[in-house]
Amino acid sequence: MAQISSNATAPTADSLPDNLNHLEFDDLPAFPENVPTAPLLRLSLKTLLAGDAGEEERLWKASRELGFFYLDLRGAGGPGSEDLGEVEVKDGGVDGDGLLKDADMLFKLGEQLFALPTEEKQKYDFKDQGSYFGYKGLGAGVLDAKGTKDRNEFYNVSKDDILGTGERLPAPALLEAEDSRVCLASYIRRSHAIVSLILGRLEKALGLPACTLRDLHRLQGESGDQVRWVRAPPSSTPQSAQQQTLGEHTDFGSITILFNRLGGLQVLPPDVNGVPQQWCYVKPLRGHCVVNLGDAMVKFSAGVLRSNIHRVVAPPGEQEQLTRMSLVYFARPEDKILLKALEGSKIIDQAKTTSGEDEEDISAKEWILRRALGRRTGGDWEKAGGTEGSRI
Ligand SMILES: O=C(O)CCC(=O)C(=O)O
Ligand SMILES: [Fe+2]
Repeated sequence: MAQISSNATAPTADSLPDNLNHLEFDDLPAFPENVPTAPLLRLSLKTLLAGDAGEEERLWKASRELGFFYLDLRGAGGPGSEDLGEVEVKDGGVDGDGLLKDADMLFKLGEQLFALPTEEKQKYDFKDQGSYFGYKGLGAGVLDAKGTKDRNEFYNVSKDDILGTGERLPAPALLEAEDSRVCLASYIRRSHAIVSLILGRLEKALGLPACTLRDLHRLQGESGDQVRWVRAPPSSTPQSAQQQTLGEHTDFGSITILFNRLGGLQVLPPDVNGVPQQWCYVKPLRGHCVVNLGDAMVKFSAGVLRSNIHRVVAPPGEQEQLTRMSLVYFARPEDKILLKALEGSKIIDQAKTTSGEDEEDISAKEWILRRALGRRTGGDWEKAGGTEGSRI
């Protein structure tokens, strides 16, 4: 593929606003029409998998300008489709419909998990052992520098634990069950395959030697990759309805694959001609995941790629009274990788020269620990910032 130009204009037909009502979740109250929605490009995994140059250009645009996009998973890859992938870039294991099925099963498992008694869930909070895996209770994280408590619960499951390549952490019997581990393993493999596909396309667009990014994110490599369930109960008072449930942040790692059903996720689009924009909802779409880039991609690319600020508020409109749950796969660089601008790309070299910023010597593991634990109650907020700079 020819080098993608940095000022490419992508077609707009598939970006919001668009009539996407056919992609709503029929079993849920409708996402309201009268709230601002974020202009995420809607990319197709099937088209990316086929090596389509136009779709790669849209991926490049989305990854630079907003750092967030929808990915339509339907009909992409799956058993018997290995031949579809571009020869130059191996896309083994991509199965969009399989991933959608895994996500459905994990939504059900998440509901059962959070229904466990609080004392039981609390046993798996490993913060005091210096780990970001396991449970985080309601209000155990902070939203801002003042220490305002969050309004959600998390459960984080380690990739290396599930794939048997790392420490096996204590977990509730529900997650220890063979069926649960098999489903988690499948979800992890399929999410990781999509992450690799995206990294492959981005390394090409950046002009990096083939596999540069993918080799920093090997499935079997020791890393902070995790599956996360996020659950937020409906707000009990009009006052709490105004509060965020998850504070403004950029993601710590490389690529995040997110499944949402109810609204509530918001992104802050970049300033337009120096004019700040308003927070916009990301409308959940059936058959799609939301993909966003994290801080590691900003560091590897010397700021060419974007890790955008986002937050979670109460679901909008008629969805407000429902419990909101989301399912996330966070792909992060392998633990020992230093988060520095990569060598071998003219685009990155040029960005490094222009920015002239000093790079901190920090590994992926240290970065993620500092960021994750710094956002827990009693953590060091100031030191736990990401690549958002003055954007918060
Ligand atoms: O729940 C969501 O929609 C987003 C969650 C999120 O941003 C995160 O866990 O980092
Ligand atoms: Fe996030």
